[in-house]
Amino acid sequence: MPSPRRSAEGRALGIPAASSSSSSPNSPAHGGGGGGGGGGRFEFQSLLSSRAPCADPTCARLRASESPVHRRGSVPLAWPGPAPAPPGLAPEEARMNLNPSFLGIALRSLLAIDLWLSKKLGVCAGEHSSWGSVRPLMKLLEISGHGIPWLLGTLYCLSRSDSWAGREVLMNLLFALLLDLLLVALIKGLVRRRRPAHNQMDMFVTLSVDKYSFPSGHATRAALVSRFILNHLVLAIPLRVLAVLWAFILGLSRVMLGRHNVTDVAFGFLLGYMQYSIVDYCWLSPHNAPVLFALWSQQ
Ligand SMILES: CC(C)=CCC/C(C)=C/CC/C(C)=C/CC/C(C)=C/COP(=O)(O)O
Repeated sequence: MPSPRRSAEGRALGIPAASSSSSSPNSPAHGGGGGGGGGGRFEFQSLLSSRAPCADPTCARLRASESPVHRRGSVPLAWPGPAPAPPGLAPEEARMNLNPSFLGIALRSLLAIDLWLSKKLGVCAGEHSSWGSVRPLMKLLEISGHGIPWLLGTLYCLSRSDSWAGREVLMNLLFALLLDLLLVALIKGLVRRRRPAHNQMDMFVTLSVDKYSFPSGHATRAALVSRFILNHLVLAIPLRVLAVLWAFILGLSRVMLGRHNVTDVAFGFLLGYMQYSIVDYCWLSPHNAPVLFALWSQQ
């Protein structure tokens, strides 16, 4: 099977195609040899032939396999090996041409480790899993990081707050929680990574995008909220440690419950941490958002 990535790179670099007259219809250059033995040569040939009309069904099938739709996620794990630099291509260009494949292999290796580790850590994924008895506790932890309690709790505190300083902090927490929901939904909808196969979809109130797992919404919220709390609440050291521990254990529990892979949670922590920086940068106050505060004080 030809590597579509190589095709795209070849196109981007303007790599000349091999002459179609120099290869027989069954040679790898025509794809007739099958497998990955043709390496890069097939790619250059297929690019050239894509401009000519395609009469026979085999050729049409091969061309369909190069379409962007078919191409998605079909890059092979193992690169067939370095092909000689095409004529007219400087060695640096040829190296550029190869490097992304190493990156691809590195990413795929990371993904394989991620899947393996996530499966290993998913010890509470079901009642009959090795740590199945801890599952109810993990689900309690899940609710502690759910969007609804945090949103309702913030709205309630906002309605009860009688100081401007308190209202300002709570208003920004509300903004942070809504921003988090929006960004996580956006990324989940774009990336569309399925939850691990061993997950049971028995979560408390979810949005439609929550069938996807990247990034973990609980992990983003945990990082965002704990950073927010550490920066805006005056707390004794043990409570500060507890806030960080809660975030960490909540993230770990997502993998243990089988809801997420490790990378979903790791990226979630990073995103939540960065979201706090956005909130801090856009900090709402009676000076820069007087209408918002005036509206609230009329309630
Ligand atoms: C109350 C206000 C001001 C607005 C409501 C906004 C809104 C649409 C809230 C929905 C909250 C909700 C259902 C969040 C889903 C949380 C969840 C299950 C995330 C999935 O987490 P993950 O870690 O499994 O990715």
